[in-house]
Amino acid sequence: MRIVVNGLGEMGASLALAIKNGQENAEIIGVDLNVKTLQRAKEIGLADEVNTDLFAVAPTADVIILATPIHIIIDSLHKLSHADLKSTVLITDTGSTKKQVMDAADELIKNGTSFVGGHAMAGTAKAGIDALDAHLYDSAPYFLVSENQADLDRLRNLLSSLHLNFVETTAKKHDEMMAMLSDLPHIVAASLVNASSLTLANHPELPQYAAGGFKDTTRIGGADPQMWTDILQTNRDATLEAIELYQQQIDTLKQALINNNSTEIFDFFAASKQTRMTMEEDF
Ligand SMILES: NC(=O)C1=CN([C@@H]2O[C@H](COP(=O)(O)OP(=O)(O)OC[C@H]3O[C@@H](n4cnc5c(N)ncnc54)[C@H](O)[C@@H]3O)[C@@H](O)[C@H]2O)C=CC1
Ligand SMILES: O=C(O)C(=O)Cc1ccc(O)cc1
Repeated sequence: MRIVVNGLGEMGASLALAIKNGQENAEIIGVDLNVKTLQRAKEIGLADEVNTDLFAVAPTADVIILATPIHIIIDSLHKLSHADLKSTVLITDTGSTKKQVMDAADELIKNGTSFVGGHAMAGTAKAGIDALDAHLYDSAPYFLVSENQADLDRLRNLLSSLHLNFVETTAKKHDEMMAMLSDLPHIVAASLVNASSLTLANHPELPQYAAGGFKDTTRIGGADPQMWTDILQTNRDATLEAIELYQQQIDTLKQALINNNSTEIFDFFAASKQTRMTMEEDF
């Protein structure tokens, strides 16, 4: 089975390796713009073949996995709808947002090509092939978006050795949940880091004294700026709603503090404590 993976960064390379380890007949054709990445993929035996041009290898593919930044996934989907592909090819992606990706796949799907949107809730703040981890996807929630049950089953089957926790959903539901679960936390972490810069300038020793609170809350403040620009711009409406909800919380606490109202300050944290405790059962 010829599996073309476009984008051998953290998500694409890790997925390719996990599939290769789990499927004897998987032949990985690695595609990336970065020639050094392709050299590395050959060196470590991840890719059986490499190419810098997706459209040179797409016609021979049984499976195509699009694992580049989202705006490139969208562009590739438009171009693939005019490419000469095997009629049985299965195309999927790893993009963090799904509505714009599914819209871009519309023409391809209408032409009869199998496309299933995919997204794993796995990953780190690292990027590139050096962040490769064969176990990155182990037991992760994995969203699948398609209206075609046979296509969904084909992707589940391809990824069966990864022991993923599959969740079939719609692009809209997915993106609404991601705005709160992934986009807003990255905005909050980056805001906290940015807000600390003046204090950091006045007290350069500040980070030495950080306890868990600052470290835990800012961990994802080191995420890839280009990737997060891409994610937020392809999930604008839901992310703006999430920011609005967050701003309301900040305003509530700010007003309670201006009023020096102990009950309101207490209630703010008590509500959070209660909700966080119920969430912990599902973490
Ligand atoms: N890093 C994370 O935590 C997660 C990322 N994702 C999604 O997965 C996708 C990939 O993310 P990462 O692997 O983290 O990014 P990455 O930056 O580690 O890898 C992206 C790779 O795509 C290559 N690339 C860029 N433009 C290209 C083009 N035009 N043609 C071919 N290759 C190209 C880059 O050279 C790089 O090797 C993104 O769409 C992201 O939203 C999904 C879940 C988690
Ligand atoms: O490191 C974390 O906590 C993350 O949130 C990683 C992550 C980043 C992007 C995704 O689309 C999914 C997961």
